[in-house]
Amino acid sequence: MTRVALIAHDDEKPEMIDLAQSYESTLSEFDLVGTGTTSKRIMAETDLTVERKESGPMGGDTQIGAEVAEGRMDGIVFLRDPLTAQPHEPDISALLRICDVHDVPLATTRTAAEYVLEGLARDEADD
Ligand SMILES: O=C(CO)COP(=O)(O)O
Repeated sequence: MTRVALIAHDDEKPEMIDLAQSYESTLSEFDLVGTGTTSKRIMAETDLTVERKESGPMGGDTQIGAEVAEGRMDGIVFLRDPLTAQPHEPDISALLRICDVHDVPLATTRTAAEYVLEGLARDEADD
């Protein structure tokens, strides 16, 4: 099953919820994982089930990065806040880097997220 991680910084959580609601039927075909608060919000505001990792500042990005390194992740939607410094910036950079290393598609904006989700859905349908 296609495994997808969903992550959003606080200012981007409304956009993530809107995305999850708009793409709920697509996302329901995926095995979903996410950072702590993002997962909790998505589960509260959709019927989706999301495996909850730690919150980002507590290591959630790192846990997801470990899955990328292990070859378990097919794609990531990471709606980052480009205007606010994050205390765990090194963890965020490490996640972006490990996705580059393993060629795992990672979308950081709404439009890119739609392309990635639609591409993953198409690949799953082809399999
Ligand atoms: O900080 C985050 C990603 O870097 C997101 O963490 P939360 O989903 O717990 O807010």
